[in-house]
Amino acid sequence: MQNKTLHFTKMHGCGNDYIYFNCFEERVENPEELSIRLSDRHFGVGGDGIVLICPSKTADARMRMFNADGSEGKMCGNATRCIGKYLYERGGVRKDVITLETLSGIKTLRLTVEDGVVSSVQVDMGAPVLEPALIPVKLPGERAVNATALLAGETRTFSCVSMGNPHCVLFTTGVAGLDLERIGPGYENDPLFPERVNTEFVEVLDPHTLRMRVWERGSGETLACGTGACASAVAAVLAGHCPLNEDITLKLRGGDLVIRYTGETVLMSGGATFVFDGVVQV
Ligand SMILES: N[C@@H](CCC[C@H](N)C(=O)O)C(=O)O
Repeated sequence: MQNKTLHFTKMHGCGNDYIYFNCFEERVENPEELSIRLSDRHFGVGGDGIVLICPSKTADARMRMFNADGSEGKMCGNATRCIGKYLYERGGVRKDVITLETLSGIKTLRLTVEDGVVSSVQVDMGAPVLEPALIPVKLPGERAVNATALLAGETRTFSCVSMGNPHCVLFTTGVAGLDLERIGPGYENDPLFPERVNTEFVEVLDPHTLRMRVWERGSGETLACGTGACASAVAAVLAGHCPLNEDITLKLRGGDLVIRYTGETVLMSGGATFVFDGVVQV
């Protein structure tokens, strides 16, 4: 402990909760260690990780996000929407189109504002990356869509998509009953994925509705994952389960997201919520 205090804001997007620091005003040192300590739901603030909202030379702000195990994620869909709300309502960025620099490029956020309150945010998440070497996944070919390989101890069929971070999508039934605490680590740490992986278990309810649960790299099961919802929608379109360029509702444990894969880019729409503000000693 350095005997210094930091102000934070807890926010969530569909129950995917992070501890946000306004780095226009606060200086956060050693975010990896801080994320491990504060994410702890018994001895810390409690959350899926921490997010830093930083100044940017090329956009309205820059995001850095850290998982609960201290690893840095290159992209976080739910955090982008929360940052849009934070910047508009508290950061003095009174624009309904906001740009956000991330480790996977600049994202454009379109805000729906009612009486000064941001009710939803649509994020242009960019094009999905399907080339195995770039995801990265150790599989041959130009794409790993409906690939069959040994994964988590069994031969399985799955699709791999990067939305700036790596995802492995499996279509299955009975998603609500899966024991992710038991099976999740086997996917996350499978040697097919040199940088580990986020894994989505997806049930097709109808051509416009998917139920999804996620085991996140570095944080375990979370109630929602924005990039995971995008990766699942892309995989569903490519597998012929859902139509191209139409809204698909992703039913997550913490709420719904609406995803549209246009064929070029992926649009993600959903809410963002303030939970509480606090001060921590570091
Ligand atoms: N919950 C996030 C993704 C967070 C990062 C991920 N665990 C990774 O390490 O890639 C989202 O909403 O996208």
